[in-house]
Amino acid sequence: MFSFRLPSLPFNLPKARTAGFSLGDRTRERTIVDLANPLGFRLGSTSNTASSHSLRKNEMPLPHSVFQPDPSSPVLDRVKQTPVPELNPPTLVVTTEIEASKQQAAWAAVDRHILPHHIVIGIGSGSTVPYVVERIVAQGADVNKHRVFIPTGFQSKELIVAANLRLGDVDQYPVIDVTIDGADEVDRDLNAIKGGGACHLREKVLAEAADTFVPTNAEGPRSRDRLTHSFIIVADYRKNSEYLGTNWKAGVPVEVAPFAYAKVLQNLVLVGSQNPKLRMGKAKAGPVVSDNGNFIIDAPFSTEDLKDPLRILKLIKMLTGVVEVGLFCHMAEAAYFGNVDGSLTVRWADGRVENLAKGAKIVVQ
Ligand SMILES: O=C[C@H](O)[C@H](O)[C@H](O)COP(=O)(O)O
Repeated sequence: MFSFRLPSLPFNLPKARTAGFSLGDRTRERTIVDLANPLGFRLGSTSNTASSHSLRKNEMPLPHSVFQPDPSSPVLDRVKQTPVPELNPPTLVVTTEIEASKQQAAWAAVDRHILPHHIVIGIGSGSTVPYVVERIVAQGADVNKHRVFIPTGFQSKELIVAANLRLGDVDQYPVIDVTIDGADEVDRDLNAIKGGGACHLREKVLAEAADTFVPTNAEGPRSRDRLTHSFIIVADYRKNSEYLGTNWKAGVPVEVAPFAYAKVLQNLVLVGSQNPKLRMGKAKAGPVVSDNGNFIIDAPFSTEDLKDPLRILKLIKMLTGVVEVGLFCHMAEAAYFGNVDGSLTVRWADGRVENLAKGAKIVVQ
């Protein structure tokens, strides 16, 4: 077990309706805005500048509009003068060998793949990812203040915010330098099953967005430098399999439009799934609902079928009502697996397998 404590907010929040964060440096301030109170915030529209006016009580903002602080507002001055203490970075206590192996994998992947010239970083989901964030924070505020971090879901968003890193979204940054993410199982060709935590739609978008330039000289990226795909998987040794479906028996996670789930269940059987099931909530009556408002089906396939995961991916993806499939085929550049003895196994997309002894120096490739 490890403990990860979110720092408590230094505010008495009941009256606050929304909080605006100015993120990204050590002098950041938090602005608390009570929308029930006319604070002199103006409604700004990106498409219609004529719509700028004071926001009155109960007045709804126009679609596609953004709030812009009125610099002349005395209230804004007052809240700006309230300094906000730094949030503490996550403190992780590793108490089991499995957690230690996750930490090893995450730290090595960060050391190798998140380099000073990388600015836009994708942060995945799952139990190994807190160690990724932990290691990124350890790179220091100086390098991180220039970066923006893109989450794959609620969990990673919380991690980014708690670590005092700048949050962005993939619609702002559709090209990401490096994405590091967990996995449920990875095969010898680096195909992965993902979505055990129902995050695979966003995870796949971030994996696909992850392209980076490899500098050919010490000065940093130039246009002639090599563009490489930089989606990196981190996990413990239990996820490292010859074929998918060896250890992960829950099936392929499939995100579906809620109204279509019953039809998709039927059609999954037609394409070879054995007893697909709608994923039900724990401590919740009803199905799991993803961060995108969709349902999740877990669709088991035989190990034989999963020897060709791309074929299964294509079959499932063609079913009407399917939003995304938790099979990531030929997307990862490398997968880092922490082993129980403290060593690391690194599998690369080109077929190389590296075995690094416990304590071995991690060298940037
Ligand atoms: O939807 C969740 C993600 O795909 C996770 O990366 C995956 O389930 C692995 O999670 P964990 O490390 O908690 O086993």
